[in-house]
Amino acid sequence: MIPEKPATKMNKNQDKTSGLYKIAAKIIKKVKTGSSYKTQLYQAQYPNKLTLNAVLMNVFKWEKVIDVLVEKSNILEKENNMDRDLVYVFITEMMWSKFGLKGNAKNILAIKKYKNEFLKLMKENDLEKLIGSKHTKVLKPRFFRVNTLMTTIEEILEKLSKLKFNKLESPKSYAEFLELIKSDKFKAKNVFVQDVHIKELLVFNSKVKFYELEEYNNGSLIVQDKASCLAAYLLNPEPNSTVLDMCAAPGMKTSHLAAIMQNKGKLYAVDRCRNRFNIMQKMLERYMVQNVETYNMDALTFPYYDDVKYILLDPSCSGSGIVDRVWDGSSEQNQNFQTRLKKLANVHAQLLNHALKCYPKLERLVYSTCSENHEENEAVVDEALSVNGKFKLLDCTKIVKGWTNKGVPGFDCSEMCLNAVPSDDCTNGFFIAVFVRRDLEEKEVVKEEKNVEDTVVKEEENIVDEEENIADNEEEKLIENTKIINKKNKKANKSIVINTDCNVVSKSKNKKQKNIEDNVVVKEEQNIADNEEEKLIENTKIINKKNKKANKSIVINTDRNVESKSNIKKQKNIESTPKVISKNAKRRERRLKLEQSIGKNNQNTTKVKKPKKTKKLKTEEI
Ligand SMILES: C[S@@+](CC[C@H](N)C(=O)[O-])C[C@H]1O[C@@H](n2cnc3c(N)ncnc32)[C@H](O)[C@@H]1O
Repeated sequence: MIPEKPATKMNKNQDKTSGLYKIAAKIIKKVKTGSSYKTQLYQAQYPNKLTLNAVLMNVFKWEKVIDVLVEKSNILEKENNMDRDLVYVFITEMMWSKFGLKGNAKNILAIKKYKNEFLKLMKENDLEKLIGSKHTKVLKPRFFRVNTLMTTIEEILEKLSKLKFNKLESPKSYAEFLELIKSDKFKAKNVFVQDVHIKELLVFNSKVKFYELEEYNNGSLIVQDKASCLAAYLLNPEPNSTVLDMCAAPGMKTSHLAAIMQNKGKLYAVDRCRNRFNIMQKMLERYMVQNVETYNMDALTFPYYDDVKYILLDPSCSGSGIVDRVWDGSSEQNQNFQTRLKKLANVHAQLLNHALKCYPKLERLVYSTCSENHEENEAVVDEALSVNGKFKLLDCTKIVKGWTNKGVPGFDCSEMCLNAVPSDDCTNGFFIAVFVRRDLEEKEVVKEEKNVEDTVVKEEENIVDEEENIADNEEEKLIENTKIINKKNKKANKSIVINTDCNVVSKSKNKKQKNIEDNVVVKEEQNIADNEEEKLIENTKIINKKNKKANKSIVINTDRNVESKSNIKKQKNIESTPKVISKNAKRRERRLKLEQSIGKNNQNTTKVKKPKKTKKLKTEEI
């Protein structure tokens, strides 16, 4: 082992680097004791969040390998007084970062002495095979949902054809569809295929440069994971019916529901988180959803029961099914994670029971999560069924023809539920159960049959006719957009902060916020890990493109997350109207509270005017 030559002087950069390592180690420690990764990342006193995230992601990726290296080399005992988490960061940087472990501090030099030994251990023990998470090998195509409220499938197909996209022949069955999207044929540039179940869903490989598509930028094509689309697809509300989306923000599934309803009937979209609610309003407007009434309140106190026939319940969950999600540091065996799961499952059960009990005309309810944990899924469904005898489950996999992944075995509901498994279904991990009122059995069977028929007709059509949300994974897009907004806001001297519970929190500029803003806004340094580099380039391209096009700045205020200066007039359309709870509704609300002893509503109850059809907001305004 040849120790590297110590530098004689510490320069500014080295100080900065070791600062980065220390901050990364501090975050790892906090996350291990239950803090949220995202919160820690965005609160960290390190300006370049991308670099910090890349360093941490790398530690997470190699964690299992480092466990072995640390144990076999006995490094912690030999180098006493060295912090374990810092050692993990050092080892990751030294072994796997593009730029190596920088600096000449005593502890850094001590770690550098182990490089050869680690390389040897890696080779001897074939440690590379330990890397990655359960989702490492997942192929994730890009699903674009054609927003049929703004365009038609035919128009989009024609446009794609003009852009030299090559539509592959649609397979006859789901098995063949999966085979196709996993095949080499699907890896070619600019190929896509129409989904075998959801006709408005187009599937591209992950290389597609979606931000170059005008239709993506104007809201006609919406990035939405297939699993997420299945929720609205399975609820399948009729046009002119009354539908309640209980946990609606940021509104991906709401907009899909509106499309299925052809903008006819009534669609209540409720969410208790103010900031997500604000985003949803803008999103729904952008997607030209016109039959929606949005309410910023707790769904447990939503007062309009009478006509609701369909309910979508898609509550905040652990998100364990999301491929590529930011690591929350909670391994599934971890005590904190288990406690969190229990809490989430209780909230889910409360919402589900409320929905099944309190809506007299409810006929069909879809319960969905992007979790892979049975505690939040099958267990909640079993419990709800046991206390709501008027409802039973529909067999999801009969409706989504050819789908093989059902609920995890061991629960009464297992056979009737749908699980989306990333490695099999090429989607995020997702869970869906469809409840129907028992006395509607006959009607539902007819409806189910019609669905199956539709699929068969579509398959036939596909043979003759040659013809893909940000987060659930539209949240991804939201975060991307937030980064863009953050950057733009830097210019406009305003801030927007990402946090865990509500994803996006906006505040007008003050000193503290300015600090956070400086932290969030990302400098384009060269020292970023490969995966982040690509994202950054993508974002930069979008920003450049949009700046060129729009030539305007974004203003954020506390009440209304984002306003484009030149769009202030238009924004008046989204103004909030006064409280809409009537006396009766209030009485009903109080009664309900008493009856069910359900937590209090401390949220604003705001009914929002229906968006005007002609008004469109730009992507960066969301
Ligand atoms: C998984 S997200 C919903 C995603 C949304 N369905 C979509 O497709 O865009 C869960 C949402 O539920 C909201 N939420 C959680 N508990 C709620 C409650 N009791 N009442 C209303 N909203 C709630 C959260 O604020 C969050 O926005």
